[in-house]
Amino acid sequence: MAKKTQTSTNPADTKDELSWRERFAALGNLPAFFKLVWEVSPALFIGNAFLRLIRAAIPAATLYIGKLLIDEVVRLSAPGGPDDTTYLWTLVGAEFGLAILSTALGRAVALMDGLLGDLFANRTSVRLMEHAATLDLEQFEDATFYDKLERARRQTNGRTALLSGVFGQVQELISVGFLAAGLAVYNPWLLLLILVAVTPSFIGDNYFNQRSYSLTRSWTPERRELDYLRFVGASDETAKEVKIFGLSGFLIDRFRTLSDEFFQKNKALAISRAGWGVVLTALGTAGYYGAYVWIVARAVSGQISLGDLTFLAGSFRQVRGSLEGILLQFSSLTQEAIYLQDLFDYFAIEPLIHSPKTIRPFPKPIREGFVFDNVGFKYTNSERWALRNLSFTLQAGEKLALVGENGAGKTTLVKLLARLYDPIEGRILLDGHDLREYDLEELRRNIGVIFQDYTRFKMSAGINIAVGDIDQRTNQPRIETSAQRSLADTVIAKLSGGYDQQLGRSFGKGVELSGGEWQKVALGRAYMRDAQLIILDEPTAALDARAEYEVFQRFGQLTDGKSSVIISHRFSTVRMADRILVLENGTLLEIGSHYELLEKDGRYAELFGLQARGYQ
Ligand SMILES: Nc1ncnc2c1ncn2[C@@H]1O[C@H](COP(=O)(O)OP(=O)(O)OP(=O)(O)O)[C@@H](O)[C@H]1O
Repeated sequence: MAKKTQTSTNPADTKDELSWRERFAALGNLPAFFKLVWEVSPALFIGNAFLRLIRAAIPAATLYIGKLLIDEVVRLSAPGGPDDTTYLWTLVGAEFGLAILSTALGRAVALMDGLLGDLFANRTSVRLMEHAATLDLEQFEDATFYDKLERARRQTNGRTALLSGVFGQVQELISVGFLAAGLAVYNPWLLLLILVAVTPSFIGDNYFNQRSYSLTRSWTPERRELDYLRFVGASDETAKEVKIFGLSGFLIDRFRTLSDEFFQKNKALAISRAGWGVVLTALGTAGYYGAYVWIVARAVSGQISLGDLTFLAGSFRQVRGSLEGILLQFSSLTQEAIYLQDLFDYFAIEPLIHSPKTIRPFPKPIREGFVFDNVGFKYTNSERWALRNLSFTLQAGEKLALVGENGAGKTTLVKLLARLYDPIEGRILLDGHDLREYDLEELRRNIGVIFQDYTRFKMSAGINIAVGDIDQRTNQPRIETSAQRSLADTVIAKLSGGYDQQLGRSFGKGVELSGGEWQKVALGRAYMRDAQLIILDEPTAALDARAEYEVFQRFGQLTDGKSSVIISHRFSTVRMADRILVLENGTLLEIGSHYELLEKDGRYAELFGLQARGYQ
């Protein structure tokens, strides 16, 4: 099996400090982002852009009308000036109209941003789930994958801010363009002065944004741990043990320590940011007042009108504010764009286990069975071989039991059969052909596995059985027959809501089942699908003696003609199998029928003897 290739194109994965070049490069993610947003709703996208464009012209227009208004007031109020005030009131009306328009456009834009943001969050969550469904189990077991997933998840909700941020940025730029054009008409040097005035705070903000990005990013694993601690500290799944073992103090302490540490680091950064902010903004303000003095002096000397004075002072103030905003936004924008990389990185993760391009028809029925040919496997995060040099045949129609001490590799073997992983060494053949030649979904459809750590879905009892073949979830007779076979029918008969009864206490009127009751329900899943190979991984560990006996009586009859693999530590169960495979440290120690292995007097006989003595 090839090594996992969770390569990251995100520069921040390898270092915490990013250069300007990398920040600009991150802006390259924006087109792909806008494409995603466009796909969510072209109408909202266009509407939003259009309204923002109109809104961008309003500040300059308002200031200019203000200038005309003041000049007109001066003209009318001059001794011997004209009496006709029509033009004056027209200007007042125009300014009022612009004010109303600006507010209305602001609301409309905010509404569109909100709608677009919500839609985007929903669609992206769906895509995240769809993509997760394609990935390998191994990828889910990797902590760096989880960090990536976590960051990608955060992207789905936080992106509304990015959306309005970028749109707002463009709007502001156009606004500034109008205002700057006005200023340039009077004196182009004013523009230069503005740039000088805003530069210090831009550099400062950029620096601190960078630091805060690095901090947030380097704390992703801890933030995940905080979420986990919050969950463990307050969830129905853990409440029992948290209480019995008195864990809440321990959990809260751990949470407090971690969150305090993060708070302290964040606080130090925030304080230094605020302090520098005051100094750098003061520099900018000094620049502003320098220009103000110049404008006022020109007005006093009569070189510009009173209207010009207000227009210039207003434009200057606005351009400075807007530019500051744009530059500030720019650095957070590059930061957001870098975060976006996480989303794209996540979507770029490819599963390694998939169907081949040309698919071999799945044998129906299986004739020769499964052959393990010198199979070896180790988990990515482990140095140890979980299985090594494993060769045996699971014949068609055979009932095979897997026996071995904890960690011997039994579950791993089953996972390889279902192609949750692929072998690193050797191969597994089905009717003479590598498992990798068959369609993955079809293979899994033909194999029914109930794992020891099966999932207790917080859904109805019926669905908890139907997950064995979810397409059949409305096939009530099938669900009920499966329930009868796994003895779940007696459990469900006691539930007031029957098959519709919500299980687990997370939602509504959910009821909790006992461990054995849950196991009977989960076992029902194995009978839902018409699988050719049924695998039960310690299926009866929680069942009482009578239930276990009955389950295996039925299992024997119902899997007649089918292949089955049973993993169990109970030899009363194991001995019913046609053959027993004894694993030790990932290698095959013995294989044979119960009597053959007893006769051999090896490890199986020893373990069997140990358990039998316990009952004497
Ligand atoms: N996801 C995993 N990542 C890394 N190592 C794993 C993983 N799952 C199992 N292992 C390791 O692989 C070895 C075999 O595990 P496996 O679950 O197959 O044992 P088992 O025989 O089914 O044990 P048990 O009887 O306790 O269920 C063990 O050493 C275990 O620690």
